[in-house]
Amino acid sequence: MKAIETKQLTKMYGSSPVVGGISLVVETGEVFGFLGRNGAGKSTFINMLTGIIRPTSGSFSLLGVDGPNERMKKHIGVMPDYSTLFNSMSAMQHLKFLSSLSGRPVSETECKHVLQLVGLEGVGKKKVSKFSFGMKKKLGIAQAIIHNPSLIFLDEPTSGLDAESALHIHKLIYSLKQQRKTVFMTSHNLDEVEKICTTIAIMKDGAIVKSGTMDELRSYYRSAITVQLKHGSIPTGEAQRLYSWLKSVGTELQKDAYYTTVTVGSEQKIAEIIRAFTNCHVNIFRVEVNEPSLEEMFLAE
Ligand SMILES: Nc1ncnc2c1ncn2[C@@H]1O[C@H](COP(=O)(O)OP(=O)(O)OP(=O)(O)O)[C@@H](O)[C@H]1O
Repeated sequence: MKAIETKQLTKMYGSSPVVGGISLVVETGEVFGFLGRNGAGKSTFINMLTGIIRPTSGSFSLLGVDGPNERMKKHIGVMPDYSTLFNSMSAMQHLKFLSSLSGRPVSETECKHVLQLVGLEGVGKKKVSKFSFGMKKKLGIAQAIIHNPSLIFLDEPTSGLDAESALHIHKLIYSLKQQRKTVFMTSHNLDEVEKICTTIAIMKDGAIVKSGTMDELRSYYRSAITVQLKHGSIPTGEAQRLYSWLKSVGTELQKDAYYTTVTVGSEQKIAEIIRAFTNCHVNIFRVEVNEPSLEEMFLAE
């Protein structure tokens, strides 16, 4: 089943589209990373799906049900803006209250379990007003999962968290995936996205400019593999022939006596390059291959 499907989903503020006709499918069980620079339109897109704002045009469905639909609330978890947490309540009271609003009230034991899952064990009785920023963030994640929803929206779940807490949340997201839940998350931390997301979309100026599984994106951008060889001296008679061949198979050739770097369009070329050096009786001491990281793919857009 499709967890999310949007068709030409659009939000206009005045005469300008902040989200300009996005059609997107997120399959069940994915950890979907929704990326984009500040102001790209990510929150606006999520806010339409979670019913916070109304689309100007277009349509969407969540878990196969056309939205917006109040009855879907109990199947969907949304991480709130931390400023909307109830400061006068304890973390436990907050979760119990919110779960009853979602239509799936939970017991104290379940609350304790979820607090432990997000790394807030032992502070259930503490008032939210006494929480640090990071603790509030974790409570927001707890709020999103407390009623055991099938589809969970997490807006920058780890920004502002220390490294250990962020790792804790990564493990939690991984376990949600193991339970076949769908996580739709935004993040500006591309290392994190590369590590935990199965599929990503890059949004720019209200439109999706690239989307696919991490493997699909890697192969799309694999047109820029950089190969660096550390090698012995090249016999004088061979150098010119070797370099002109390298120019014909790759780009951005850089050479000095013992290092040669070239950018190629496919993995097959790496073996061809090594063979060419060997055929010219050049010893190879090291081969370094660099594929573009998600950060480089992101910056290319
Ligand atoms: N209520 C509003 N009225 C007018 N313009 C708005 C409104 N809400 C958002 N915008 C504009 O829409 C654009 C997209 O904003 P949005 O918050 O969706 O971006 P974002 O990708 O989530 O950014 P960030 O990464 O900074 O959170 C921005 O230019 C913003 O100023």
